[in-house]
This record gives sequence, C-alpha cells and structure tokens, in this order.
Amino acid sequence: MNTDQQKIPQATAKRLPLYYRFLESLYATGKTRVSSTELSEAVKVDSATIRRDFSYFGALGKKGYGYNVQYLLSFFRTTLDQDEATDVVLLGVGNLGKALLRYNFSKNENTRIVAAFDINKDMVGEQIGNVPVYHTDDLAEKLEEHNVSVAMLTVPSAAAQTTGEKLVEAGISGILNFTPARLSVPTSVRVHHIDLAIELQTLVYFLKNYPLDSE
Ligand SMILES: NC(=O)c1ccc[n+]([C@@H]2O[C@H](COP(=O)([O-])OP(=O)(O)OC[C@H]3O[C@@H](n4cnc5c(N)ncnc54)[C@H](O)[C@@H]3O)[C@@H](O)[C@H]2O)c1
Repeated sequence: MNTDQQKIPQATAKRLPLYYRFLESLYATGKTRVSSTELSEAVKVDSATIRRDFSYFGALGKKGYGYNVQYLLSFFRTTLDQDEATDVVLLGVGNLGKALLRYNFSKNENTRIVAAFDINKDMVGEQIGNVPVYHTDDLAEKLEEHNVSVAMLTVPSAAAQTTGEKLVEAGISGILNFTPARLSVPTSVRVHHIDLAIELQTLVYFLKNYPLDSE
C-alpha cells in the first residue's frame, strides 16, 4: 500500500478490493462511467458510504455523470499496489488448502500463491494448481527465496499457534488465518481472521433482524 493510504480509514480500505474487482469487470465491458447507485447495487454497500469512501480518493462524482471508471481504477491500482504483484504462501495443504491452491486468485493477476507447505511427507514434492508443496522445515529458506511477507494459514487449529510462530520467525508480517484458533503474535504482525461460521451466523442474524424489502 502506498503512503496516501494512511489517510484512508480502515473500513474504507477494506472495501477497496471490492470496488476494484467490480470496476475492473465494468471496464472490461467497455463502460467508462458509473453512478454510485449502480456501484451500490453491485457491491452491496449503500451509496452514501460509497460517496464518502470515494471522496477520500479525491474522486468526486459529478451529478448526472457519475464516476470515471478509468480514473478510479488507476487510483485503486496504485493504492492497492495492484501494479505490483503480491506473492503469498500457504501452510496446510488439506481440504481447504488444496481448494485455495486450485483457485489461486485466478481472477486477480496481482496476487498469487507461490509456494505451499505441509508436514505430510506424502504431500511434499506435489504440485497443486501449479504450486509446489514443500516441507515446513524449508519454510524460512523458501520465504527468503520468494521474498514473501504474507501467508495463508489452513492447518488444523491445534497446529495454528506453533505454525504462526514459525511464520513470524521466518519474517512474515501478515497472516490470513482460516483456522478457528486465535493467534497470539507480536503486535508488528497483522492477522486477519476468516471464520466462515461467524460469517454465516451474521448473515442469518441480519436476515432475521434486518429483513430486506422485497419490492
Ligand atoms: N474445510 C473447510 O471447509 C474449512 C472451512 C473453514 C475453515 N477451515 C479450517 O481450516 C483448517 C484446515 O481445514 P481442512 O479441512 O483443510 O483440514 P485438513 O485436515 O484437510 O488439512 C490440514 C492440513 O494441514 C497439515 N498440517 C498439520 N499440521 C501442520 C503443520 N504444523 N504445518 C503445516 N501443515 C500442517 C496436514 O498435514 C493437512 O494436510 C482447519 O483449521 C479448519 O478448521 C476449514
């Protein structure tokens, strides 16, 4: 992320990839402008929030015109460092790990998993979705080779903490944690937690308590 990013609130920054993905597909269809209402319907963020978010980027939509898609895309590319490919690694090549390796951000050319690690000797030496699987013993060496600072964690929850510590020791500064375990890491390391059960519960809660109008 570039330094301008620091002025953008975290909640806004979190929505950037969402906007980026939608605008990119819009651009691919040849659309040059988009209104906040259109965007709002597509990314499911209310249009007032979108307008406020975009004002941080210096993108002030014109009434009756909307936003210039190309301008927004080039802004997001720089802000999200989309012009610079981000290499990540994955630890734990089981059910979920394999699925992520096969997916490998196929719709996003700027993020890719370059190496995977497991302790299962049967997995080591395999290629899943073109990604080589190494033994975790080779973690530090391979991370240095690939110059990677972000890791995805898909090991069993019992192994999450020790694996997290190994990653920190090897110099990782960001962990996307898919395990239910809460990681205890130094404050200099950012951990984002993806908990599908919580996401699902939240959805059910919203459906119950904030039903959407059916027009
Ligand atoms: N499968 C899902 O749909 C799903 C969904 C959400 C979250 N999760 C979570 O993701 C994690 C993985 O789930 P899964 O279903 O893929 O499990 P899995 O048992 O299929 O795979 C775990 C893999 O991690 C490897 N492993 C074990 N200890 C390790 C270590 N110390 N270092 C490196 N690799 C190690 C195992 O050899 C195995 O290949 C779990 O914590 C689970 O709770 C799974």
